[in-house]
Amino acid sequence: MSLDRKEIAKRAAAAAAVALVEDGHRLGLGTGSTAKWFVELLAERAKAEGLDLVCVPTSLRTARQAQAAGLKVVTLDEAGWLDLTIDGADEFDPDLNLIKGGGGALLQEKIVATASDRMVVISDASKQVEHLGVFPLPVEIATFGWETTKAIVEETLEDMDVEGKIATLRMDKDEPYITDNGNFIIDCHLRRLGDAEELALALNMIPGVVETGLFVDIADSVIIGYEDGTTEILSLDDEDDEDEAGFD
Ligand SMILES: O=C[C@H](O)[C@H](O)[C@H](O)COP(=O)(O)O
Repeated sequence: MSLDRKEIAKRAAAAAAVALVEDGHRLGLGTGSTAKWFVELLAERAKAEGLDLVCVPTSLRTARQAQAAGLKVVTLDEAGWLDLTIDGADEFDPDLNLIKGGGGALLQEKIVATASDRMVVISDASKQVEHLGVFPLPVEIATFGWETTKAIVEETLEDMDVEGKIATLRMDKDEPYITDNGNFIIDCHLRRLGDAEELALALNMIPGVVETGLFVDIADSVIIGYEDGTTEILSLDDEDDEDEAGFD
């Protein structure tokens, strides 16, 4: 198999995350192209070592992949509480705050990550930023009255210390994109979003807003994969830890 450089980086991060999994773990499985590598490599290891794992997917896509790969899939309510969630991100900052939802799975991702003892993000280096906000912030909203909700989101952004205030309805070809939860997504084009917690709280106060893609104080670590197959772990409580282990 010949991979392009970004896929090598994503795969390296995913492989390092698979090494964190222990027999008996209850795991949250993220969504997206990086999380897809994690599910694939996790299934290989679980099969090879006969690991007893219970997995809670964060989207229909991930559920289908995990089931097809032979992993035991249950709902979050069946699992109750999780040991570890591994997921990708669209951006992460030095405080390990995240923007997520580029793939539309932010609501289930946030619920699952919050119901976990530990959330580890896997990412290539391009997602690392000094200030969140270059990636458009996804906000999941109810379909009922969505134009009104979008207008209130824009008004709220006007009142906040952010740059750029345009919200656009996410489309899937000619139709609005519908999430796994039956909602719409608006993408807020901000450039710089100021205080992440303050913005998340303000947006969550709007009645039609279901959830935002801002993950504040949720991630414990980020594993960055590089294009040479090495990885680096960033944690808030540890010194940075360089890992030279590549993969074949
Ligand atoms: O809704 C999608 C998720 O938040 C993804 O984790 C995020 O978009 C990153 O995806 P990818 O690994 O494909 O860049």
